[in-house]
Amino acid sequence: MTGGALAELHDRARELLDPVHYDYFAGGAGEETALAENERAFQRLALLPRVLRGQSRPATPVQLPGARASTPILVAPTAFHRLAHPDGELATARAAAAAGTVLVSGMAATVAIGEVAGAAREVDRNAAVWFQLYLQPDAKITECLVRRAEDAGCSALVVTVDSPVFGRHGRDHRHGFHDLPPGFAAENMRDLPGSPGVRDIEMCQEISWRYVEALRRMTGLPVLLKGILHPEDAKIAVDGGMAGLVVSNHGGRQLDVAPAAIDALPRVAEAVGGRIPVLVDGGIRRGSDVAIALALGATAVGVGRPVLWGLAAAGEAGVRQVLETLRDEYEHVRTLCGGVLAGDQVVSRC
Ligand SMILES: Cc1cc2nc3c(=O)[nH]c(=O)nc-3n(C[C@H](O)[C@H](O)[C@H](O)COP(=O)(O)O)c2cc1C
Ligand SMILES: CCCCC(=O)C(=O)O
Repeated sequence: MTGGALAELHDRARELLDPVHYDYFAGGAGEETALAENERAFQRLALLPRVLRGQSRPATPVQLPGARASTPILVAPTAFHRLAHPDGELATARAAAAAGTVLVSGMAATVAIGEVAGAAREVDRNAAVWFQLYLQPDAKITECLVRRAEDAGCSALVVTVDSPVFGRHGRDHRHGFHDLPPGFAAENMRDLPGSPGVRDIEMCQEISWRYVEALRRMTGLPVLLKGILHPEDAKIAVDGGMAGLVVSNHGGRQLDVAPAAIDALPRVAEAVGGRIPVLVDGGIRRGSDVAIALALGATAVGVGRPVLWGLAAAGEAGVRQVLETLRDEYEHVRTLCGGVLAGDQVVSRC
């Protein structure tokens, strides 16, 4: 993480975390080009403020599938929060609910989705939690996970589609970090049909639009696709009835030669043409990044690693600090821009 008001939290997290776990959270695929580009791309962009508009518009809630968020800054799904803090996803859920935003809870969470959503609702009974899903080759397993998310009261499913195989993470490879340490498990994968104990999450190259269609028939929940970069895929998704998209290169953890997410956003937003919400994640580190993303057509953004740093540094309070800092900075930038954020305000610095 570079610069910004959250840098201290990152440094604190780095001091506290087991270096192997720090590298799992911080690292990316291949030469970590996409990882670095996600942040660098924001540095190449600037915003032209509009002036003399005489408006002091308070931030309005953001309407999303199955959720009304008080801020356009969501918690992106990341795995294994208990490696960052003993309270794990429970702390993240409480902080997201307190911030009035959506937690996208990972299928690879170290706390089961029912407990995660319950923790969010203890803070705010209307808190929205979405469930991130890797479609499994065995439809019975996918269906069971969907029912768990429905029973937990999740209001949308976010299907990650950028992972036909696991990304190759050099840092994990060098550390020999391939499994969770004893005492930790991907709790959503426990006691699934035909698998006593905890089943592995499978990435599968055969997953296709047919599987997405089958999922839509399986559930009444809105389905968003995460990991869209190509505008043609965005069009197929809209035509296929998806409720939203997340433009993302998985935080630089999958295809290393992928562009920065923010650079892919404008073409996807154009292809979608406002028909469904388009979210973006990757490299959001300051409020101005949020503002640029919204100006380029995003409805909202997701934040991955900064949330993990907040969690590792100070548990629930640390995650709250991350979300509140980003929100405060974003609202300040938006005000300085005259209360509007549109594509014609975004210019290149070089
Ligand atoms: C440690 C870690 C674990 C992640 N786990 C998942 C996951 O289980 N499912 C998923 O869809 N995305 C996962 N992601 C990707 C995030 O949802 C998101 O796309 C990315 O972190 C955004 O970039 P940022 O970290 O720069 O904010 C993970 C990212 C990190 C850093
Ligand atoms: C099965 C765990 C997947 C976690 C993930 O998506 C990541 O580390 O990027």
